Amino acid sequence: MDLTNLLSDVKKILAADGNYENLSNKEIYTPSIQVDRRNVYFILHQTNADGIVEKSLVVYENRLTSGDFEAVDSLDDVDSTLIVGELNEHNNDALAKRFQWMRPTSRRNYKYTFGLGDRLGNASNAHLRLIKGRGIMPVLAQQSIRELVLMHRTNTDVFQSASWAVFEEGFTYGWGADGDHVKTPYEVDYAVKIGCSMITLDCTEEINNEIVTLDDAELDKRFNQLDPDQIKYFNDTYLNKTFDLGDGRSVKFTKHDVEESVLTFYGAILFAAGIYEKFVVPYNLDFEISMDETPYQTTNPNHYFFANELNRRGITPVTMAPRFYGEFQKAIDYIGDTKRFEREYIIHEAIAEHFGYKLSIHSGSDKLSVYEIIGRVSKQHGWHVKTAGTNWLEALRVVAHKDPDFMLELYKFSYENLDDVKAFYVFNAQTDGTAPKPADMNKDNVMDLLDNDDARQVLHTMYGSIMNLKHNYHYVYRDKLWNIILKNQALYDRYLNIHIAEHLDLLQGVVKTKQEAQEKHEPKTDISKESNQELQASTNK
Ligand SMILES: O=C(O)[C@@H](O)[C@H](O)[C@H](O)C(=O)CO
Repeated sequence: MDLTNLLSDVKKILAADGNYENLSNKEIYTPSIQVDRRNVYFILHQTNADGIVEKSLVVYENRLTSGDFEAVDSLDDVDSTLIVGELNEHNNDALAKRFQWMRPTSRRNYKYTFGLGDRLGNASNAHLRLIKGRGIMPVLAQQSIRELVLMHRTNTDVFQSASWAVFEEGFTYGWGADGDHVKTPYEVDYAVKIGCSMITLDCTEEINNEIVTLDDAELDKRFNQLDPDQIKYFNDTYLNKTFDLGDGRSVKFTKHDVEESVLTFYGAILFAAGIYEKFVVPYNLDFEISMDETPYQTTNPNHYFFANELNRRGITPVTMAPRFYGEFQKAIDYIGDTKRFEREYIIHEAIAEHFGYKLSIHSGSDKLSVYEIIGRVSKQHGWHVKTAGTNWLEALRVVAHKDPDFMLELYKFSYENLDDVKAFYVFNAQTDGTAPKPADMNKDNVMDLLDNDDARQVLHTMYGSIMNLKHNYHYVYRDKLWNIILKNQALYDRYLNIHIAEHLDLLQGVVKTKQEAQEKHEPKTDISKESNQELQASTNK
């Protein structure tokens, strides 16, 4: 790399006074340019012979401090040094000392926040270009322990890819890093120590899911085996009580509600209180509590009971994720009666407002049929919606366009090895037997795999098996898949944009129905044939 020319570019940036449109060196990624007094920082994009963009960090900084950075090459100039370095953890830490917004922050002061799990680690730039200016705080680093285990990734990988994207896009608005679906003190500690600003404490293992299956006689018998003072407290506090939530909304506790709520959730409440004391307070964490992955829905009394018992202990989470009525399954739209969903969601929202936190919508990808309800009902108080790894399916959409035979092979492998994930996920395609048969798929209908619900679920959950299958110590699919994605990053970015724009337009009330969102954003032509320039021009900035 010619550092003399690069030094000349730096001087032009210093003279440009923030207007970088006319820089002659088009390899400078202008959204990344930061100027601080006489110091200049930016990322260089260089496209190699394979059409893959290679990125370098460029720093021009006073020689007294430029030693913070790790250089691949450097050039001394008067009192400063020009450095070219890798986008690595060392240089990320050095930059973050200069730009605090490269480190995650709490969602507390943001009304609308959006979780954007990125399973491959190269989706955040597109997400940020879409979100910039929409008044939404993105939780860019959001990978569950399950995803880390299945994908063989670390929270550090996830955190670093998010932080570099924040710098590269010049996204100074604030972003989050979620230790997602952590279930033990070990997993919480892991998330905290790599710098996560929030944790999603998954209480599934602490919730007693057997209770909801008991008849009233057995439920009553179990409840009356509690300590006398516990029985007295719970009955005096909740039995036949109606709690006013304002605006004509309320929650009433029957005997069944009291006994079911206590026996199902009280252990989880004590567990959450323990994590709060040991980690949330000392590390000033943004606290989310989730119960969305239990097999049974969280009723309004269950939710109120959980929140009230936390409140009694002085605990107010930033968000809470009940398991709502209906099905929020991976990679497909909401399943259930949306009118009943709305009736119960209104009370869940009232409970959240009453206790001072926001609702969190888990497995929030693709639920286009209920986003208008969520956006409308939670508009005044705010929402947190968590997409769930569907960026992975948009990557496979690129694969299906660019190498149909490879996509057919990935689907056949996933279909035939679906048992790999039965310990990790519960979804219809495991049992309903209607997923397309690999033998019925071909180059002409391969794109259907990305639109058929069952095929989507098969592909969505088999990400780890696909990416880590080895034969004779070689990855069978990983390298080939990565090569396709990196060569077609602009197409991947475009599909990510389309996918998330549909979510946000419905949540923000820009459109009212799923059909309107799809009509507005779904391409009318096959965009996979467009040039990178055309794709970048149409990608929402
Ligand atoms: O597959 C996963 O584990 C994640 O997509 C997870 O479901 C997601 O991060 C989430 O919690 C939002 O629903």
